[in-house]
Amino acid sequence: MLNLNNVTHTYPNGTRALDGVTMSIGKGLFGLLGPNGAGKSSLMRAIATLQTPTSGDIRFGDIDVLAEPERLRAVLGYLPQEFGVYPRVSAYELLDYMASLKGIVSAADRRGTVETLLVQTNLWNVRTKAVAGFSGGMKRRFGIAQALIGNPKLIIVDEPTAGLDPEERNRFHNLLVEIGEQVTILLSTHIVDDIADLCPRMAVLANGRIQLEGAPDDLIARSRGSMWSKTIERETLEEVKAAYEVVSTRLFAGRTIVHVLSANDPGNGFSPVEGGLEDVYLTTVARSRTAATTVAG
Ligand SMILES: Nc1ncnc2c1ncn2[C@@H]1O[C@H](COP(=O)(O)OP(=O)(O)OP(=O)(O)O)[C@@H](O)[C@H]1O
Repeated sequence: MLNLNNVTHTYPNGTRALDGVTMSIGKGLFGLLGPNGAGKSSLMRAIATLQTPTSGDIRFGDIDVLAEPERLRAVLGYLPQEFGVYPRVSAYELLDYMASLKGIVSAADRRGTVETLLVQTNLWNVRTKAVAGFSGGMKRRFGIAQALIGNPKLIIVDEPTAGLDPEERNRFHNLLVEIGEQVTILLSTHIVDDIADLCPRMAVLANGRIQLEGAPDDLIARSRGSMWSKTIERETLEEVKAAYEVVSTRLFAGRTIVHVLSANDPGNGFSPVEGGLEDVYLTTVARSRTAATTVAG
């Protein structure tokens, strides 16, 4: 179990990126969803021991993460957003090198680890090719392979599917689900579908705070009865926005469908709709913005 208690991080320029984050994360895939600048990377870096929060407490099982970072690193796999430049060596050689950095000293053990990971991430057939020449999806899978060296118990994955085509994204998702059966995986993203497809539990982070936490289905159910939909002409969108709390707008066959939030039937041609996770997310983010403005004002 990963436990965060009142984790706060203020950067030297005064930006409060994390503001009293408290949550518990068990085994399986946990999704952390939030808009740009919400504090996701700051939180990931704090848990991965790359940055010490200003205050608060982080524990993983019996490990006090802030006091014993090296114990956490021994059981951590981290896949950052960007790896930077890959050297022009083969996937096999690079993984072998990373395994030796992780402390697997016996060549036979390393061979076993590297070969298993290359097969698991479906990179066996390209193991002699340079990682620098891999496609985006192959690089992401290589990233997971390196994050899995040494059987980590906690895996942190930052924005994993950005830029992947649907087939690669699907392949990557299946890989995460397979791994997630045995370990804790914390997945940070601003792509709602990634969470909806993968994560039995999730939280929404905005303005450095956890705004919402639970199972995606429960969060959707909680919004039941308050979401209304109508198909409108594009030209009337501004009017609708002025009159209602518009959560989302999307185009369908050239017309605009709006979803609005209202505790009572707004009438006027609106019909009740089961909001999806995207609606729940957008509502939460919009409300956190309003709250932040109110506080600031
Ligand atoms: N090194 C830093 N110094 C000062 N401010 C920072 C620093 N890193 C991040 N911030 C600020 O802290 C806030 C949270 O940033 P963070 O990168 O954690 O958000 P994020 O949710 O990961 O965003 P994104 O999805 O864009 O990566 C933002 O306002 C950001 O500008």
